[in-house]
Formats: sequence, C-alpha cells, structure tokens
Amino acid sequence: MKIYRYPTKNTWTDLVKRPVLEQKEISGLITEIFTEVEKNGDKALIEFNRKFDKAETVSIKVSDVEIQEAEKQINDELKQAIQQAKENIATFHASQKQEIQKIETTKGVVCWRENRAVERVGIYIPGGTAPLFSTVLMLAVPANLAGCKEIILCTPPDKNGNINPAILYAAKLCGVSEIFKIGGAQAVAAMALGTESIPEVNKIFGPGNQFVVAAKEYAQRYGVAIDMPAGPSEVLVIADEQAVPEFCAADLLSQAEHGSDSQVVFITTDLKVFEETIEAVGQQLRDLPRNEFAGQALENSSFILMNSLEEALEFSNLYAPEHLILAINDFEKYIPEIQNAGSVFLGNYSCESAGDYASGTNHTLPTNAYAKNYSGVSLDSFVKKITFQHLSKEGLQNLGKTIELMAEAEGLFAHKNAVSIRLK
Ligand SMILES: NC(=O)c1ccc[n+]([C@@H]2O[C@H](COP(=O)([O-])OP(=O)(O)OC[C@H]3O[C@@H](n4cnc5c(N)ncnc54)[C@H](O)[C@@H]3O)[C@@H](O)[C@H]2O)c1
Ligand SMILES: N[C@H](CO)Cc1c[nH]c[nH+]1
Ligand SMILES: [Zn+2]
Repeated sequence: MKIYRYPTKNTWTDLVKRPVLEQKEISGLITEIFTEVEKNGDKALIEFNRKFDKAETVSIKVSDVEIQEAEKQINDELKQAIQQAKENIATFHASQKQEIQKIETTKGVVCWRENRAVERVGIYIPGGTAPLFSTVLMLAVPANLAGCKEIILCTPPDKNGNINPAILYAAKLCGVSEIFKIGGAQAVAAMALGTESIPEVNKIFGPGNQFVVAAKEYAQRYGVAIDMPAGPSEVLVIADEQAVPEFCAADLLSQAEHGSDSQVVFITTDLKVFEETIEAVGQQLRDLPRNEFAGQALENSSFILMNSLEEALEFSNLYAPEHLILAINDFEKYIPEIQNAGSVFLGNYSCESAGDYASGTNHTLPTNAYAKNYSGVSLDSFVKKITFQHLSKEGLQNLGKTIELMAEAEGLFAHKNAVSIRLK
C-alpha cells in the first residue's frame, strides 16, 4: 500500500502508472502463440491447454451433454439471480436502440444511417482467477439484442478439462452458439484465425489478463476488430468527510481481489476518512477468504490525501479509471468535471459490485487509462452503422454546383463529371 499526503502535481505522472508485465516478453510470446495456432490449429490449442492451464482436453468443443449437466448443477436461487441480472442488462442495453433518423440536409438530399449487426462475434470469458459467468451476460445479451447471427464463446478449462457450470448455464440462457475450452492469448488467436473447430470471427469482445489484452491488440493485424483493451480491473474512489470508510474499503477490495495486477486508488480530502479507510482495508483484507490476490494488488495501490475535490477530479481525469466512485455528498455538482472514466458510481450506496453484476450497465470497460479514448461495451459495439442517401433530381440541382466546384479544386474531373453529366 503506497500512502501519499498532498502529493505535488509533478509527481502525478508516476502515481497514475499501472503495474505492467514486461512488454517485450509478452509480445514475443503472443507472436509465438499466433504462429503456432495458425500452423497447427486445434492440435496447438490442446497443447496450450496442457502448457498454460495444466488441463487435458481431448475435444475443445463443449458438448450438448456437458451443457445439460451444467444446468442441473446450478441451484434455483442462483438461476433467479442470473435471470434478474440478465433482465436489467437487457433493459439498459435495449434502451440504447435508436430510431432511424432521416434528415434532409439540402432540399431533395436525404441522408440517414442504419445499423447492421456484426455477423459473427467471439466473446472471451475470463476464467483464470475466477469463472466470470457475469461476463457472459454482459456480452451475449447485447450481442443478441443487436442481432448478431453467431456468438462464439471461449473460456479456459479447469485442470480436469471442464468449464465452470455457471458459465455454461449463462451461455445457454443467453443464446451463445458454440462454446470452446480454451483461454488466454491462444483463445484470441483461435477466434481471429479460425481453426478446424473454432470459426473465425469478425470481432472479438471481452476482458482478460495482460496476455488476453496483448493478444486482442495483436489480432487486429489479421483484420479482426476488437471492442477495446479491457485488462486488469481498477477502481478509483473519491471520498469526502461524509463517506463511510468501511464502504470505501469494501469497494477498493472488491476490485483488488480480481488479480495481483489489479490496481485501486483511494483519494480523500478528509484526514479522519483517510486514516479510517486505510485501517478498514487492513481489517477487511484479513477477514476476506482467498485474499492473496487482493493483498498483492494492494501493494501496487495508492491512498492519497488531497487538498480539494477539484484537485481529486483533476487527478482522476489524468488516471482515467475503469471505475470511478464518487463517495461524496455533492456528486451532482462534480459530474460535469468527469472527463475520463469507464463507468461512474455516485454516492455511498452505489457500490461497484452493482455494475459488475446486476444494475444493468456493462462491466466490460477500458482499463490502463484507455478510458481517455474508448467507451465500455454497449449495444453499439455489436453493430456497424451504414450511411444511406437519396438525391432527387432537384436535390442534385441544388447541390451540384458545390460538388463541381470542390471536385475541380481537388483536380478530380471525373468526380465533377458525375454531376455535370446528370445536369446537362
Ligand atoms: N476491464 C474489464 O472490463 C474486466 C472485466 C472483468 C475482468 N477483468 C479482468 O480480467 C482479468 C482476468 O484474468 P484471469 O487471469 O483471471 O483470467 P483470463 O481468463 O484472462 O486468463 C487466464 C489465461 O491466461 C493464460 N495465462 C496465464 N498465465 C500465462 C503465462 N504465464 N503465459 C501465457 N499465458 C498465460 C492462460 O492460458 C489462462 O487460461 C483480471 O485481471 C480481471 O481484473 C477486466
Ligand atoms: N469488476 C470487473 C470489471 O473490471 C467485472 C466483474 C465480473 N465479476 C466481478 N467483477
Ligand atoms: Zn469486479
């Protein structure tokens, strides 16, 4: 845990750095993995399961029997919880649908956009530190609402070569087409390149560790699109004097527990809240089952005392957190000041776990300061927008002179002629 009291602005660039694996090592490994998958297909994937996940997999495709068996292992209470989360996610994402808006830019010139779903999408479901079946809902629900024809899911197998039953249950519930037992960079390579059993997809979605993020970035050179870099989880909490230290500590630990390379940042203007939150983090960490990841993540994490909420917001915009929690009284006032963040949680009761599971917003979000230039997953992530236009003869008469003049000025006479020939 790194503690800073009133750090000067010239130290901020160091404070916003994330813990990253050695880039050179990762990129060498990713190239190797893609080359191997391209050359040996499924055989390479089975070998990677052995090497990276210590798993024996005879067949990498999940069978219908495995899916039926999984359903029996999920109790009714969890099924109901999954159902409620799914409905909220569907409601929020369905609200993002927009009516087609035809607009007449000049009399007789009508322009509009129409959505078309990305046809075949690949969704990566993390399974290294925890089986994130909630991510199935976050990706498959909007993919279905958007009208994607095929949803291919990849997730790492356990040591016995099995997939967590809740992942299989959620996948079936959300209309996933095919499920494969393969994780990490090799799963991304398989979806980008295609193998004997895994179809090549048009766009790859989903969060993952630094191997997965690096592989998604690499995959783009094969013509596949990606949602965004969604890596190790992070949260930045800004608290004032009325914040509840135990709540702040719980939110910080909720993201720290994702993995040793997660990072959490706590900023407050109040000395009492500062000291009590640090103490509460220590206490809650001791009581947390499987707390080793959270403990390691806290070593990379900062607790900062600042002079004002304005300064805290300025720091937050530089950090560009995946999640921002404003545990402050006057949060409405500060909303316009938020420039860079993946998803924002307002007040003392908007715990980040709500967005992780069930409030309705998407939990697949940009990390590592990518919130400066990317949005989280939404319905739009699963569609392409095609523009249309119709010009009547009158429309071309009204706009023709402008087009001819501009084409001539660019020295493109065939462009000019495409107008002139029609208006002769
Ligand atoms: N940003 C977001 O939206 C978001 C959402 C959910 C989860 N997350 C993050 O996703 C991550 C999930 O990571 P995870 O590790 O639990 O699961 P994961 O499924 O992303 O990664 C596990 C895979 O990594 C590969 N791997 C592990 N060590 C390796 C090595 N040394 N060399 C090559 N490959 C290796 C293995 O193949 C394994 O299957 C966490 O960091 C979590 O915080 C982010
Ligand atoms: N907090 C993660 C995104 O960074 C999402 C998640 C899934 N399950 C629990 N949490
Ligand atoms: Zn989480």
